Amino acid sequence: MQEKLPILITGGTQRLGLAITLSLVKAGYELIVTYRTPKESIDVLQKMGVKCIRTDFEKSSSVAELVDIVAQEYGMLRAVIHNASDWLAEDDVPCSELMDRMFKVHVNAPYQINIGLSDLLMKGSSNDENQGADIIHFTDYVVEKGSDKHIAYSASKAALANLTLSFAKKLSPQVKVNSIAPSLLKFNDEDDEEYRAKALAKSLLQIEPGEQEAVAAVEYILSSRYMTGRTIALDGGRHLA
Ligand SMILES: NC(=O)C1=CN([C@@H]2O[C@H](COP(=O)(O)OP(=O)(O)OC[C@H]3O[C@@H](n4cnc5c(N)ncnc54)[C@H](OP(=O)(O)O)[C@@H]3O)[C@@H](O)[C@H]2O)C=CC1
Ligand SMILES: Nc1nc2c(c(=O)[nH]1)N=C([C@H](O)[C@@H](O)CO)CN2
Repeated sequence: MQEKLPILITGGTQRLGLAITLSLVKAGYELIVTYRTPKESIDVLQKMGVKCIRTDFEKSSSVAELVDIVAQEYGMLRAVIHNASDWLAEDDVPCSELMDRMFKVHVNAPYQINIGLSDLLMKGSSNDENQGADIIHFTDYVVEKGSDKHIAYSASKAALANLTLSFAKKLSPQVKVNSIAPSLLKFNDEDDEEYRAKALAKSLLQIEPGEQEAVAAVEYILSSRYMTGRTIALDGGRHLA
C-alpha cells in the first residue's frame, strides 16, 4: 500500500479542525497540527502519533518558526489545510487593532506557510501522481456578502479567498489550491437559543450539520484530480434564503 504522506492542518485540535485531523489519521495519513491554547485533545492526539506544534499566528516570527520546524522535520507534504481562525467582532475588539489581528491569522499565516512549504508540496505531488498535492483554505460564506458585525474578519477571509486564486496559478499543475466556504456548520457552546434560532433561519435547509460536513469536503478535494482555484460552499442554500 502506498505510504501516506504528512498533512499539515492549522488549528487542528478542536471542532472542525479536530474532526478533520481524526478522519485523516484514520485514513492513514501522518498528521502535523498547530494549536494556540493547550487543551485535553493535544495529549490524545500525541498518543495517536500526531505532531502537535504550539504557535500563535499573531506573534511575529511564529509563522517563520513553524515553517522552519516542518521543513526541517519533513521531506515532503501531501497537503496543507489552513483551518485556524479567530472569529472576532468589532464589538469585541477595538477597530484600531482588529483588522491587523484578522489579517495576521487569516492571510499572513497562510501566505507565508504556502510560500515556505511549496517545495515540500511539490515533492509530495511527484511522490504519487495519482494523489497530487493540495492546499485548502477555510474561508467563509461572508466572503460573498460581507458582514456588518464581523467586518475585519470578513475582509480577511475575502483576502484568503483571493490567495486561493493566486496560489492555484502559481503552484499548478503539481499542487491544487481550493477554498471551503462554510456558513453555519457548528455552533459555539456560548451561543444562546435566540442566536441559534436566528442563525438556523438564515439558510434554506435550516440545520446545524456539524463537523462531518467539513470532513467530507476535505476528503473530496483530496480525492479530486481536476479541481483547482475553486470554492466548495457549505451553506445550506443561504444565498437563496
Ligand atoms: N464553525 C462554523 O460554523 C464555521 C466555521 N468557519 C471556518 O471554518 C474553520 C473552522 O471553524 P471552527 O472549527 O469553528 O474554528 P474555531 O473557532 O474552533 O478555531 C479553530 C482554531 O483556530 C485556532 N486559532 C485561533 N486564533 C489563532 C491564532 N492567532 N494562532 C493560531 N491558531 C489560532 C484556535 O486555536 P486554539 O483553540 O488552540 O486557541 C482554534 O482551535 C475556521 O476557519 C472558520 O473560520 C466558517 C464559517 C462557519
Ligand atoms: N473561527 C471561527 N469562524 C467562524 C465561526 C467559528 O465558530 N469560528 N462561526 C461562524 C458562524 O457559524 C457563522 O457562520 C454563522 O453564525 C462563522 N465563522
